[in-house]
Amino acid sequence: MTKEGSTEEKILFGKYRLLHKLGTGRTGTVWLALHLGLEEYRAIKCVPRTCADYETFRREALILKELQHPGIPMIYDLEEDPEYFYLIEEYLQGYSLYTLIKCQGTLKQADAVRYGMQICGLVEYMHSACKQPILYLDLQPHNLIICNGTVKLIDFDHAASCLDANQEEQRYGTVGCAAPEQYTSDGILDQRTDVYAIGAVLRFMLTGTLKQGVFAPQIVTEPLQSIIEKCMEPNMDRRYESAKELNSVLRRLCIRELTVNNDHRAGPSLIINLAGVRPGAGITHLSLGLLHFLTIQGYEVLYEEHNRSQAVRTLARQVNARPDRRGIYSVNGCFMKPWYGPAVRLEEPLDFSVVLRDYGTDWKILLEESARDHVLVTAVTDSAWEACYIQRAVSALMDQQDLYKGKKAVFIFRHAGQGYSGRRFHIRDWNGLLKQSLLYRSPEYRDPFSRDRSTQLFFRSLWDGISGEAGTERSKRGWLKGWDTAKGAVLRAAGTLRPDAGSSGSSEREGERG
Ligand SMILES: Nc1ncnc2c1ncn2[C@@H]1O[C@H](COP(=O)(O)OP(=O)(O)OP(=O)(O)O)[C@@H](O)[C@H]1O
Repeated sequence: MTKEGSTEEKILFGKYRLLHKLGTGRTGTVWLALHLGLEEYRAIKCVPRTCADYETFRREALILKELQHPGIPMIYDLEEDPEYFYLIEEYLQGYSLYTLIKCQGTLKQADAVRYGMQICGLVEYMHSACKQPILYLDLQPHNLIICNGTVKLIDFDHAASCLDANQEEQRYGTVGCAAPEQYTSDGILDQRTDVYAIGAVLRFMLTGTLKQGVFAPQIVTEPLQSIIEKCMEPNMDRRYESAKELNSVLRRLCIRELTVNNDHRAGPSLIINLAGVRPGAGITHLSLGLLHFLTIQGYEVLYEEHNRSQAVRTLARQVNARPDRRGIYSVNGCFMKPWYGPAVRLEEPLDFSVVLRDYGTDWKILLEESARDHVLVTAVTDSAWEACYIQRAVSALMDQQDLYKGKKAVFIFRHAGQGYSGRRFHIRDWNGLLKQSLLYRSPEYRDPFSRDRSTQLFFRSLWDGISGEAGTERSKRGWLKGWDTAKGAVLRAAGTLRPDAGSSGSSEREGERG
């Protein structure tokens, strides 16, 4: 093993080049290593033989072997030499939740709840993946890694099946996160022990400390405060029964917070109406991408086909999916309702918080039906010669000023910055529209169900804009990035140099407000 601070190159087992130290824990040091043959990164945990016996060390590897989840690192191998044991696992590129909060400050309630739901999902998986629930028992901010906005879990050296955990003589945990029953040798440990720690992590995201104390009401609303207090009840019978139950409670809170309508009708909190400026502009592809993104973020979201493309049935056929009694298909874990036509009467699904309505290119119907709803998204074509389609879409919106007023409109451009140069056309009152719109540039993605980084970043930024979090630093950066490229292209295309189309100066100012 490389000695502390040594810069000497070290190759382990003839195939892993140690690059740098990722971190040091109570038992060992974790290195970033390059697998020389595969040219892939690995995280290698090196535990001195003096700190653990082989069986204890192997237990972490065996638990990781059982757990196969995108939020949990894959285990590749176990090795040993005279001084150390080595655990070779998937490298998770990101920052620990601890570092994130210490460097960037505490999170807004909506972000903390979203991460909280992801953490519940991970813990819920551990509790249900094997015959016996696997208890994690050391959930704390250092053990949660944020990779592109997704939470991942590391360090399974205290994880154990419920049976084994209760038989252990010694108990571990992190002060501030460990439940009271972990401090005694005879207290019963079960799923609720991890629920306690989720409460502590939620508190940490909002306050930046693991110390218990009174929440400032301007930071945390009363319902979330009660949820955290219930997680951290000293008497485990008063806590949530499981991470699953806690997850649903957080989801319900999230829906309530998302509600932008003040009329309390049953049904979704947010309806997003989508239309493309021409057939083939990619609105269905975009809608399915947004559906998938929101689904993996833990939202209860439904895609409704309000056009005759038959896209849902085509997708469903590919995976042999069958509709439920409400006519809804589940494809890749995403819920979709195909177009049934006006004659078919099906039970209204009321359990979705977000509904994405894909109107194809039917602007007339969209504007008629969407009078009460708030977000209009349009996919915009990418070639300069098709600019007339954009004009038509914009005119349709501007003609419906009354309906459109107060709603959020989002325009998404594909390839913006490449296709428009040199062409000019006139869009009536383009600047008026811009005042109420968000503009995004979409990356190219072939598969709407892909999890690749740029696609996920794009949908995160889009969702932040739609759900009203466009003021946060992170989404502002994402939005401006898209805007910078789209802005020039759109304004060039809209012929902003013409006096009757508004000055580029005023449009620039709109852009800067982002
Ligand atoms: N798979 C991984 N990918 C990226 N970084 C990792 C990975 N595993 C561990 N790390 C980094 O190494 C640090 C120490 O790892 P880990 O917590 O597993 O060690 P430990 O000795 O078991 O710690 P503990 O004292 O919490 O038991 C982590 O805080 C993290 O920064």
